[in-house]
Amino acid sequence: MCELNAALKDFDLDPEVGAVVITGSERAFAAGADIKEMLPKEYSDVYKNNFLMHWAEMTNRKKPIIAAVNGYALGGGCEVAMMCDIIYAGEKAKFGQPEITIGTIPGAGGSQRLTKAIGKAKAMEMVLTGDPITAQEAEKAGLVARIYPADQLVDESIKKAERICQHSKIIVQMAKEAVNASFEMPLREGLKFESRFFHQTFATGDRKEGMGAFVEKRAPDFKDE
Ligand SMILES: CCCCCCC[C@H](O)CC(=O)SCCNC(=O)CCNC(=O)[C@H](O)C(C)(C)COP(=O)([O-])OP(=O)([O-])OC[C@H]1O[C@@H](n2cnc3c(N)ncnc32)[C@H](O)[C@@H]1OP(=O)([O-])[O-]
Repeated sequence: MCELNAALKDFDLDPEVGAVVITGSERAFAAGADIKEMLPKEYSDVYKNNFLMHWAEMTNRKKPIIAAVNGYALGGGCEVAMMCDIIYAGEKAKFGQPEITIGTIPGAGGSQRLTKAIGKAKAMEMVLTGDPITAQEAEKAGLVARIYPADQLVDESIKKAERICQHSKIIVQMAKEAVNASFEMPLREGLKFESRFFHQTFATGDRKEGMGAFVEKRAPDFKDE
């Protein structure tokens, strides 16, 4: 997670990068926190040292991050996928919060982001039983945006990322921040936040270029400013 966070930070600063796709292997996206590492730890260690809190660093990134999930996304693996902005799944992917089966509970958003993503009934069932759901169930519940054959998942996710990259980077970042604000704010505040961002797009050259290109029936040439 330290290496991933360092890479994501670099990509955020790299003007050549418009969006990021992260993936695992066909067998697993990630099986969660290392149970063998956690086994000997005491409360005082994990509390004093903010154990694993650095995982959430990736939610501070401005550029869109897509999770391409094949195989297992369990515990912290499911939570990392949910820290991303879009989840695409391979048809055999499995999403679960099995922490209850090892005597603990989700610690990186499994009880919070999951509930916001799929609602209380399904989130509660997953967190209390520890049983995973399939990619098809995850798509139906709204956790996953789209399902692809396992061997095409990464290529298709990159195509979606490239589609995002055709737009102005600065406007894409505003759009991401606006959607994410809906997770944090009551509706009235969220709408105010959105309208402020909408007005702010009028301070960019790319807004003028985008609308101008439409009117002149040509492709826009965004300058990311
Ligand atoms: C602010 C706080 C932030 C907190 C952040 C995170 C908190 C998070 O919510 C807590 C967790 O993630 S709790 C975790 C929640 N996650 C879970 O509970 C998932 C636990 N894992 C499983 O249920 C199964 O291993 C799978 C279904 C993934 C694969 O089944 P399969 O295909 O039959 O394969 P297999 O034979 O079973 O495994 C192969 C090898 O991998 C090993 N290994 C696997 N996962 C490991 C792990 N997490 N750890 C260590 N090792 C793990 C396994 O021991 C074995 O090693 P061996 O040396 O060869 O014996």
